[in-house]
Amino acid sequence: MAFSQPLPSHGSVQELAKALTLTVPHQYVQEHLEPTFVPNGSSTLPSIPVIDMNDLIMGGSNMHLQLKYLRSVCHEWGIFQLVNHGVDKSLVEKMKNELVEFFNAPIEKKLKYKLKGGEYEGYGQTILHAQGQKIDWADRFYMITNPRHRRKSNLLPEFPPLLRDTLEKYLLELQKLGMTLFGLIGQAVDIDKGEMLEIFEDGMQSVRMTYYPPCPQPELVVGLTPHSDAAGITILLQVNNVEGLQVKKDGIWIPVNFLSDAFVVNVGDILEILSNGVYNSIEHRAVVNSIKERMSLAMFFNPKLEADVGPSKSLIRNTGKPPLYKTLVMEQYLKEFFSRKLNGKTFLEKMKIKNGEGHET
Ligand SMILES: O=C(O)CCC(=O)C(=O)O
Ligand SMILES: [Fe+2]
Repeated sequence: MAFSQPLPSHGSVQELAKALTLTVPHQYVQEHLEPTFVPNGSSTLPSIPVIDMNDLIMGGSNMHLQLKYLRSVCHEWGIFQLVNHGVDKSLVEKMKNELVEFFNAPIEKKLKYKLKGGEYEGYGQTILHAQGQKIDWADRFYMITNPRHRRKSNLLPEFPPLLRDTLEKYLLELQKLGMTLFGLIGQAVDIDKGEMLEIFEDGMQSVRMTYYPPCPQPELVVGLTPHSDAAGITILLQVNNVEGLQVKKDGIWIPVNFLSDAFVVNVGDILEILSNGVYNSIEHRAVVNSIKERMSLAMFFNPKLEADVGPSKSLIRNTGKPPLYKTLVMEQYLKEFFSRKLNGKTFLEKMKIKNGEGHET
């Protein structure tokens, strides 16, 4: 059950930040923030891999090498910047502008979509699952966009027309891109194309739009708690050129510097499970700064709600390896994920088959 939020400012961090001068209220102060990696004379800042969609689509005689690279990136990093993704630049720009306008609108307009107790779709700050839980320095808007009949009638359908129209177009374009990526990602790990299609085509899709206000004490708060996404893949758009995303690689937190015109693609927990652990979901977080707000739009691509979330049947058959993760129906998987507080990769750990446990398939 989510606890109600005894906070001023309509439960909006954006409104709270406007009123603050020096110090952050204790509900937002994190107790155990891990430091960001700082390069020194003998070390440099590692940067996340770049994948060029043109190379993948026109792989030709090089295709096996391109797929091998994709596989190694999804295994070692679980995140990459995708360039030449083919999504119309003017549509992406429009999407960004509409989002900035949405978050800059007066609070009354956004409160139309306010999160209700016990629900996880709508506009608001961190959903609380425990007394004393810390609140992230951000406001979010999360909603399911596909299947269409699962859309909440008071959210996307009630958006201002320009935002709604742009978002609909953007969702369709990203859906195409998502399916192309799933095809390639499946192929690279020996999952039958038909199985990928069956699982993800017209699957459950959702978006999270986030607004991170500037913060007077940015080193005390976190914009988004460390987590891995409960998704197949996530396609992330940084909206206003302000950095803040960090990934945990080999135990250290490194910042992601978005390339202009690139999307950042994450491997989510469901793809880790589906690939039977060949791919690794990436733990990530967002930090904030004292000068400028940051905005992002994440789109999550998942299996159909009635599909099984478990190691791919064709992969198990093709490789002969035993399943390392349990299988759960997508709808149930989501319910369990959202009933918990975000906490690194702990939910994925629960899906692992431990020694002595039977294989649930
Ligand atoms: O704001 C970002 O860059 C990250 C967003 C994210 O990880 C999420 O919404 O799950
Ligand atoms: Fe995320």
